[in-house]
Amino acid sequence: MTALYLASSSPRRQQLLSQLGFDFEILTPDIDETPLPDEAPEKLVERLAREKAEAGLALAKAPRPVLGSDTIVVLDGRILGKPRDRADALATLASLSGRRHQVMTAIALALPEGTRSQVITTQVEFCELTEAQIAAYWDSGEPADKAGSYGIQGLGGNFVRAIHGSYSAVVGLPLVETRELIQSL
Ligand SMILES: Cc1cn([C@H]2C[C@H](O)[C@@H](COP(=O)(O)OP(=O)(O)OP(=O)(O)O)O2)c(=O)[nH]c1=O
Repeated sequence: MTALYLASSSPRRQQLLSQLGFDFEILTPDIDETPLPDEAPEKLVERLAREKAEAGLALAKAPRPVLGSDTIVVLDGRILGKPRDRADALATLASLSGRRHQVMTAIALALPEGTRSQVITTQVEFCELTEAQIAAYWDSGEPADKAGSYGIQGLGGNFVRAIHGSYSAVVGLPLVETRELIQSL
């Protein structure tokens, strides 16, 4: 029997939720991910995870909880989402070079009686990157659909000197906190 729904079109989130061993079905609600004026990063990422879960609940056929999630990269308090284009990705990666940033992933579980949510923040430190490395990385195709223009689970992992926090949260779904949230029902 399906235990829950996952409101996500991200193959990484689907793979991570499978890793937890839950039986789930996919819903793909479409929400507007534009930040509100002066919205703080923690507020944005949590609001979007909740909106994904609640939009999923409206689509769900069976009365099961719906999990939604959102990931952003934050550098000096500035939100770095998915790149708009090549120039945006190159600028983002140059700004991450040799620096420490935060990856914030929010998870939300929506039920008809209400939504529970949590934000998980992980510190990630990049090594220094050359322009040639950055350009070659863009050409790999990997940065295009990823917050902060990199994927730690792929070639982007070659740039990560250190990480403090949840690796799975950086990839898109924190395993421990997601399991705890689902089991708290
Ligand atoms: C930083 C980082 C992000 N990412 C990904 C995770 C997310 O899929 C993506 C951020 O975009 P999101 O908007 O969080 O998610 P999404 O659009 O991919 O999927 P959904 O349907 O659930 O809204 O960036 C990685 O895969 N690896 C990384 O190291």
